[in-house]
Amino acid sequence: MRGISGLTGLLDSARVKIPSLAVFAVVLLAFPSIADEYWTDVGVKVLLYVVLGLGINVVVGYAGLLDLGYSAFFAVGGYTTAILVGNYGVNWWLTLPIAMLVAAIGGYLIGYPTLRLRSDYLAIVTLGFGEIVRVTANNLEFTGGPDGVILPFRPVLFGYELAGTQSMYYLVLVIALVVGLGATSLTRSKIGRSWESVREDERVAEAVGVPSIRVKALAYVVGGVIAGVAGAFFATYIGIVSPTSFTFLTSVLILLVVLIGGRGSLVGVFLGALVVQGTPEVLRSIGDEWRIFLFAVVLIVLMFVRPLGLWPARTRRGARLAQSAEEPPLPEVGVAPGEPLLEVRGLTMRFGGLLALNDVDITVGRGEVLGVIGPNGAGKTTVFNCVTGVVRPTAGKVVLGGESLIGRHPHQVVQRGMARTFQGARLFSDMSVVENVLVGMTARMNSGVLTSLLRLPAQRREEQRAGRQARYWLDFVGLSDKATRFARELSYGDQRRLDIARALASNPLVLLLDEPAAGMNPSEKADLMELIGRIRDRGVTVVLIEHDMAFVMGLCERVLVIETGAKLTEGSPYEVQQDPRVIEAYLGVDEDDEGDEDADGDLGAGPDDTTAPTLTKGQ
Ligand SMILES: Nc1ncnc2c1ncn2[C@@H]1O[C@H](COP(=O)(O)OP(=O)(O)OP(=O)(O)O)[C@@H](O)[C@H]1O
Repeated sequence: MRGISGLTGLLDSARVKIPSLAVFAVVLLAFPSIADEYWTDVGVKVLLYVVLGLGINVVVGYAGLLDLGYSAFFAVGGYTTAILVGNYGVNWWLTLPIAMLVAAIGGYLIGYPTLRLRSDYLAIVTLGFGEIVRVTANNLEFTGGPDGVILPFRPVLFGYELAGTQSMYYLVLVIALVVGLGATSLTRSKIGRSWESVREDERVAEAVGVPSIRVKALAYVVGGVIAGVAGAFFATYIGIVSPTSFTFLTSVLILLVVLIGGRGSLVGVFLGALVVQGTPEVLRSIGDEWRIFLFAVVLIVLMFVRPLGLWPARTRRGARLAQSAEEPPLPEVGVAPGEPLLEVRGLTMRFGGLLALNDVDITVGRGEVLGVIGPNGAGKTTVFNCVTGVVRPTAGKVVLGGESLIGRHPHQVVQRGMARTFQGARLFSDMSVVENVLVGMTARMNSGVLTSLLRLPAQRREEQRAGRQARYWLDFVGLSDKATRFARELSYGDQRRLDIARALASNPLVLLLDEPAAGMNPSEKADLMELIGRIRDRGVTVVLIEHDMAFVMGLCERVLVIETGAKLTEGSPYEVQQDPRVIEAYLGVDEDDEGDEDADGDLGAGPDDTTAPTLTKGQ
């Protein structure tokens, strides 16, 4: 099976890719001339499953939303066309956009209320939705009950009725091509990256600027539209739609297209459809008793030997590193250097009975580097979470550049100029380094669905600019040479740098770093200090939580100490280190005893106390 991976890599090179695509195209075009009526009919069904596979690939493959009721959208498209043509005599071509629209609305209706659910609950809800649609169609009069709706005539194109298997084959081939191109355009744009980021880690995606709920709803809508198209063609081809065509088994078969073919891969979708629709036909000669059993065996064997699918998404993904870099200018803000840029007043956060923050005030001047220190569990990360909208504080104000951030979603906070990193880099590990950075730019990109789908010049220009800026940030943190690697392949130090580059990619006014040096060795820490210095020199205001006092001393002009949810003190690093309350807070002893208690004197007693000086050293 290693052969297939080798083949995948080989086919990625243009020298092999173009001729193989040409051969593939010729086979597809010539198929009805080579095959008889029966196999052409199988070809039509394979192509319909390619279309359905492309749709569910968006929902499950890219956005990572497990959908066990996808046949519902297929049914909605089929029934819409059948009812309009069969019951009202509407022109078939007119029914196509209506079927797409109705399926899109279905996608939105199922999607929006359920998008806050975790994937296992989501699977149950979608399964229920699939059954509701089928049972409803089975019981309503205007859907024809169990008998379904008959389409009395076929679509007519240039005076030619598309009734035969051959003409339908070519029609569905064109649709599969158009849907495939559309899906490719979307998945290679900001939208596709957003889907993938949500699949990788929804909370982090939201926190780096991706409007996660909207992005997920969009996946359902796009998936719905594609299934609607497939449904409309299916209804026309078969000439009748009835509930038996849209069972749970249909949803499972469509899902298998992606699971067998490979998640997030277009070639995989084609191969998956070929296996799912083609294998039972190939096995027909052995008789019905064994056919389905053997089909199941084939599927199990395939899943066993190729758990990621026959043709999983390419190993070196999408965006290449741009040739040149472009430095983005710092966003405009009506705050002069040194003046308060971020103001936090009376910040209070209660988690049930726990008072995690109690009336905390913080002022950060523009261009400043502020250190936030405090013992474990003091509430430092909770400050970041409240300020960035990850949690809504119980009380208090957060104002950035004169604008209140309270009640804003994390992605809206990013849009307004505040970015953050996480304790322990939380990257999109199955995306490439450059794609991680590009996701960080989502909040500053304007292209919508239609411009991305049609790849309009404005969208292409924006993508190119984003690519150049991504290169700038990768150069900035020293990761350009690793741009096309998967994020998970990076060393720990590089992952932290990438986390910072992704945050910087939103071009923030304020950057919040949560324990950036944790787990780093001394030389990595020195490099990181130099990097944060350069970030400050660019004019970005930095607030960092850190346990390592040497690190804080070397970087911060001011240090704020939090203890048990309240501000203990603030001042220069030197003042703070001398403060007996700080020493007591950390060590639980008097200042005089401090040397006996902690030989290396790292204030934080954090996970990384390897390099810090004593409390009074280093001034
Ligand atoms: N979502 C939450 N639900 C309940 N309690 C929480 C939540 N987030 C934080 N806490 C609690 O709030 C307190 C402050 O936690 P926080 O993570 O802010 O501390 P910290 O100062 O960042 O600590 P560390 O240095 O260990 O990261 C802790 O007692 C923690 O258990």
